[in-house]
Amino acid sequence: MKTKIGIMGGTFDPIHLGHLILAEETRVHFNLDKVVFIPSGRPPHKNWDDITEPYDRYEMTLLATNDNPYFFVSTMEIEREGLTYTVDTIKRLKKENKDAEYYFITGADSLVDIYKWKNHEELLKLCKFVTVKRIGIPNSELENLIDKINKEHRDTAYLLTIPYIDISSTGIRNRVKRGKSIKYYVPEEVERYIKKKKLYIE
Ligand SMILES: Nc1ncnc2c1ncn2[C@@H]1O[C@H](COP(=O)(O)OP(=O)(O)OP(=O)(O)O)[C@@H](O)[C@H]1O
Ligand SMILES: O=C(O)c1ccc[n+]([C@@H]2O[C@H](COP(=O)([O-])O)[C@@H](O)[C@H]2O)c1
Repeated sequence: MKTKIGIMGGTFDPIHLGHLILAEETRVHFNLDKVVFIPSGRPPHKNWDDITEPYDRYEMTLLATNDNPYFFVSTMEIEREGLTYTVDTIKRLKKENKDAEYYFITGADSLVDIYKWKNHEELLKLCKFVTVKRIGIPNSELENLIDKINKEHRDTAYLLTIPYIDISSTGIRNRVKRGKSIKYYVPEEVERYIKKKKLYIE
């Protein structure tokens, strides 16, 4: 049987319970052998100046995933020169492990832009996409998109139903800025790290 590997890509600024629940639910549902969290280096679609240092995002991701034996964290993208594209990441992973099957895990807000991603046609052939609903993306838009992808690339996109978690990194950064508690939004170790490094205060 092929090894099945989940890839949880994200800015993780900071990582929060929404990411962790999404990754764990996907692992269990698809019986994945492991999930690799890949903090993005220089994402093409975000303003780099507004994003926390890669090392801090990586450290928080490590702290958050430490207690799950199926979760791993890769520095692959934060070590890469230039802009970081998912297609390059998946191609490299496939080179390292030719026989594995890759499941890229995303929220609907990421998947809706998939046709703007670098070499998306090639990417959609290289791995499967698992997505969940997120606020702001109408169900019909998401379902149509998944149908379209699956018409073009058979059995590539899956819509997973999980409890809806209205937590975002933006919301957490804003809460810290306003002096509000982020207890239970992020793992305790991540909360401590944010306090220690005085992140998101401005
Ligand atoms: N609460 C959530 N439920 C489901 N998916 C989520 C949730 N939060 C983030 N994701 C998904 O996880 C991936 C990585 O997200 P990212 O690191 O950008 O976090 P974010 O909370 O969306 O950040 P930001 O608010 O800064 O845009 C994306 O595919 C995103 O859609
Ligand atoms: O490869 C691309 O062109 C591309 C464009 C937008 C987003 N991505 C990836 O999608 C993942 C989620 O992005 P984000 O902004 O929600 O953190 C993350 O791994 C990004 O590198 C990738």
